[in-house]
Amino acid sequence: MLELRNVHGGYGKITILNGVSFKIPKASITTMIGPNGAGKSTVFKAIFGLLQIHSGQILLGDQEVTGQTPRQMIAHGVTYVPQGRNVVPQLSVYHNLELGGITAPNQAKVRQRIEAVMDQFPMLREFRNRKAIELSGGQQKQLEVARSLLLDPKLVLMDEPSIGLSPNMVREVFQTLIRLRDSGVTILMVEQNAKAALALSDYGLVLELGQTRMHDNAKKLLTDPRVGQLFLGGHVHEDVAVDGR
Ligand SMILES: Nc1ncnc2c1ncn2[C@@H]1O[C@H](COP(=O)(O)OP(=O)(O)OP(=O)(O)O)[C@@H](O)[C@H]1O
Repeated sequence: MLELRNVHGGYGKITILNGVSFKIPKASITTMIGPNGAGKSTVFKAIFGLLQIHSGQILLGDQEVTGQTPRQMIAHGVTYVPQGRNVVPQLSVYHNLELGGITAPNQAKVRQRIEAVMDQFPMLREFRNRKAIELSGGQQKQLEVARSLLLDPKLVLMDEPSIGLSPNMVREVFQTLIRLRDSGVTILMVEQNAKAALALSDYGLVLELGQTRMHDNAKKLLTDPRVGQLFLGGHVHEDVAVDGR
């Protein structure tokens, strides 16, 4: 579904990604972990067309999409849910959902998708006329996730979906991701809540100093002592490039 081949890139003259390579299959959840500043969010920006790629390739299926614009990526079925709160606080839940489909040529279809998405998230139907700011943090995150589904994406890039949420809300957001994966969507996420995220993921990626250092089954990474070492501030010295399911 998504492949990065030795991607190098950065902001202006600053290089942040120094060789990122991985391949993730359709209908899977992959969690990307690594120390602060490793370049995890930058990987998302590279995929979504928000970063200058110096070399390497990004492929969606068989199609090369390196350097395409966010609009083109959306047209390919990719959505990006950035870190933080990204709902429009004074607009209603319904209006926020409509914004997710604003680029679609067929607005009648968008309205149908809103109904379908509200079926998936009954809370949103219940609060459809409330201002987004009146929702709890977890509900706002669910609204964002729901909005990202308006264009029926194939690949969702999700940066820290659980940040600032209570444990119950984290569970709800994670359940949502599992449901999405089970409906055929491919998810790549970054999570500080690494253990819980790896536990629900199919694959895990470790990024360090802008390079992929490990890529393996999520369960294997969870029990790998080097991953523990990394979270304690150590460094991974060996590359592991096993890709299985
Ligand atoms: N717009 C920008 N311009 C210049 N440098 C940037 C920009 N955004 C991020 N960086 C730098 O890129 C590096 C990687 O940042 P990035 O946000 O990708 O890391 P991260 O692994 O997601 O970190 P965290 O876990 O702290 O969110 C950092 O050194 C950061 O300062």
